[in-house]
Amino acid sequence: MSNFAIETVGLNFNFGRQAIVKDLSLQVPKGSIYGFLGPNGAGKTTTIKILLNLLKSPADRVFIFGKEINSNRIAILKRIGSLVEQPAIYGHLSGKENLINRCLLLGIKKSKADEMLALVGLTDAADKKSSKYSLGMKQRLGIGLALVSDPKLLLLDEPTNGLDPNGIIEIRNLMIELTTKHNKTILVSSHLLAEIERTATHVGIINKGQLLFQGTIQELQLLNKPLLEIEVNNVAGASILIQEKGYEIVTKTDSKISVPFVSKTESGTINTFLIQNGFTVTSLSQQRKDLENLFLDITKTN
Ligand SMILES: Nc1ncnc2c1ncn2[C@@H]1O[C@H](COP(=O)(O)OP(=O)(O)OP(=O)(O)O)[C@@H](O)[C@H]1O
Repeated sequence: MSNFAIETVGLNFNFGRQAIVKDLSLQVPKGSIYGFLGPNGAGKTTTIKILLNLLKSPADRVFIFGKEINSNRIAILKRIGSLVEQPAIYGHLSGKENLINRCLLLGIKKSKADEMLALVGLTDAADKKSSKYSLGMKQRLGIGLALVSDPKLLLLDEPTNGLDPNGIIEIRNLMIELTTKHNKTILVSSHLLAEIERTATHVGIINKGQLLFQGTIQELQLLNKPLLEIEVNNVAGASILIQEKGYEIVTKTDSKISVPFVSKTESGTINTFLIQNGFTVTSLSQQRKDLENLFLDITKTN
């Protein structure tokens, strides 16, 4: 039995002559929230479409719950729910009617609609026309529709795109609930590192169709250590003192010095010795790297 909900082995995919996915070996553990992270155009949607067999990959390259996709298409697709691009919702129907419609199509009892409404937090809006739903509610209805057939694996392509902060939090909490309480595995794509860091248990980082990093969120955090950014009047002098005190300087600009962030107490110590030595510190803040800087680090490490 495979421990992976998804495994791809050296997957390649071209659109015409353009190589979009290059030697991609994903390993998505069962029960994980796998954050599939990469900038726009990296190949995330293309990969998700291959996983859904909407785009054809060479045989023997994609395994879902241990089974090769091309030779077990129907059985495998029954185990996958997905939200790619816009959810397929009938705006003139209520959320509940949309769900009942899906139940009828799949030959599932209608009471499942109420269960799904409760699961995605739409019970109170069950009878409202779905065209009147907010974007976040539409996304949650889309996820509810994807879950009607009780799939064990959910593929979500940038589900928080365009949502307001509340909508983002609701999707985040829903993903956590689905994996912790309902035994689902979720692959969720995003171009935002901070978003993935909040929910994912595992991460795959893709750029130009290539996997740059794959591991647990803890392994990613080891790579993506926070920095303490110090804004100070005399960067040259302060840098010498900071180094004499045994700190590594990661980056330096005309007005700011960055050192690895250790703790608030440690930040206070640095602040105190700079002031005691006559420097003016105008700000001290903890910073995280963005995706671009993380790419640079990963490339250097490799
Ligand atoms: N049907 C298509 N025909 C030709 N090229 C395509 C097609 N669909 C996507 N591409 C190209 O494939 C590359 C990867 O696109 P893809 O949509 O998979 O990226 P992505 O990581 O999901 O980015 P985004 O977040 O912008 O959707 C892009 O260069 C895109 O222009």
